[in-house]
Amino acid sequence: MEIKSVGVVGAGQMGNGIAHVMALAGFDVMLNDVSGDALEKARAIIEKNLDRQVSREKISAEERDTALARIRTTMELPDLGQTDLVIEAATEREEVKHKIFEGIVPHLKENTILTSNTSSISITRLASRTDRPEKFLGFHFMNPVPVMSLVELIRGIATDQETYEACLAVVEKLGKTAASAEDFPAFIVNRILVPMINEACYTLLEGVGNVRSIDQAMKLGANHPMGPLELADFIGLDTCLAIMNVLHEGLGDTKYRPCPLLSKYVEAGWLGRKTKRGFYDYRGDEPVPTR
Ligand SMILES: CC(=O)CC(=O)SCCNC(=O)CCNC(=O)[C@H](O)C(C)(C)COP(=O)(O)OP(=O)(O)OC[C@H]1O[C@@H](n2cnc3c(N)ncnc32)[C@H](O)[C@@H]1OP(=O)(O)O
Ligand SMILES: NC(=O)C1=CN([C@@H]2O[C@H](COP(=O)(O)OP(=O)(O)OC[C@H]3O[C@@H](n4cnc5c(N)ncnc54)[C@H](OP(=O)(O)O)[C@@H]3O)[C@@H](O)[C@H]2O)C=CC1
Repeated sequence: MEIKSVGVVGAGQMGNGIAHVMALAGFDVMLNDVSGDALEKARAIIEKNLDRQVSREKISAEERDTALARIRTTMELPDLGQTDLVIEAATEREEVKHKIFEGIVPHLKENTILTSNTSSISITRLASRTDRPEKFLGFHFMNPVPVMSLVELIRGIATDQETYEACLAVVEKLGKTAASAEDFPAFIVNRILVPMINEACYTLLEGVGNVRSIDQAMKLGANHPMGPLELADFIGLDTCLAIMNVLHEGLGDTKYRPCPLLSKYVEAGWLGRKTKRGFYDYRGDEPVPTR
């Protein structure tokens, strides 16, 4: 089955990035969110990121305009029903995702493939609550989507080969590389990456280092492009905490217990860059550490 159109649910940082790369690769995109404000913001961010690609001569002005024209936005979930592939990229909360799938299933074409960009939640469990577990896959992009070349593809227990291959062809059309992961909590990248971020939070909590020294140590000492706390702010502290909870509950090992300091930041609504405050305060000209 050839995929020509894509529905994206959730217009946050991942949803706007997914819409961006899909449109640039020639897919017609229908982008959905519960908030009209989020949709407007997403379009502005996509435009800015495409402009940046034009100014760096990665794409032409004509390619930018064509891509923008391919993206339509809607607050009505049923409007995504006629697309060939749906990618759910809403908040990392299982009930939210189940509700979205329940809402969209009655409106889907028979052979539409349903996928989730979840960072950690069981694909098998999400699929089991839809009418098409065999046509359901984990389609996990990395942030920032226009820059990162990996997509994890996660088969649920019932996912069929045709669905996997159709999605693999989409990843190739995007010019990205797919890594196949088994359906266990947080898959490959986040199983390794997010416990490291959680450990950086404990390192901060225990006073082994402060925000700046921890980030600098990992950037200069391990050649990471971003320090772990800077990266946590970039991902979103709510998302990091949600991933740790899925690992802790799903694997039942105390080594995955979320750091209380991470929970405290989330409880404060200090979610990182998206709320302008997390381990750094982004409200001024330069990010300032909050500890
Ligand atoms: C949580 C999950 O489920 C899974 C995840 O995604 S985990 C997170 C995975 N991501 C990472 O680990 C990212 C780590 N950080 C990095 O790789 C780098 O810091 C970075 C690529 C984000 C920025 O790199 P940098 O060298 O500091 O910045 P900069 O030189 O300005 O940008 C590099 C390129 O990225 C682009 N870019 C940077 N941020 C961008 C954004 N938010 N959106 C789009 N493009 C962006 C720039 O335009 C530039 O493009 P060109 O090379 O084409 O000119
Ligand atoms: N951040 C990251 O680095 C990565 C995240 N992911 C995964 O991608 C998904 C999205 O994350 P991210 O973009 O960072 O999160 P954001 O918080 O930036 O965006 C989530 C968006 O989904 C919207 N939303 C919430 N409920 C619904 C709904 N019922 N229908 C439609 N839209 C809804 C939110 O709206 P509102 O704000 O109004 O609630 C918000 O605009 C998560 O599953 C996350 O785990 C995957 C890879 C990397």
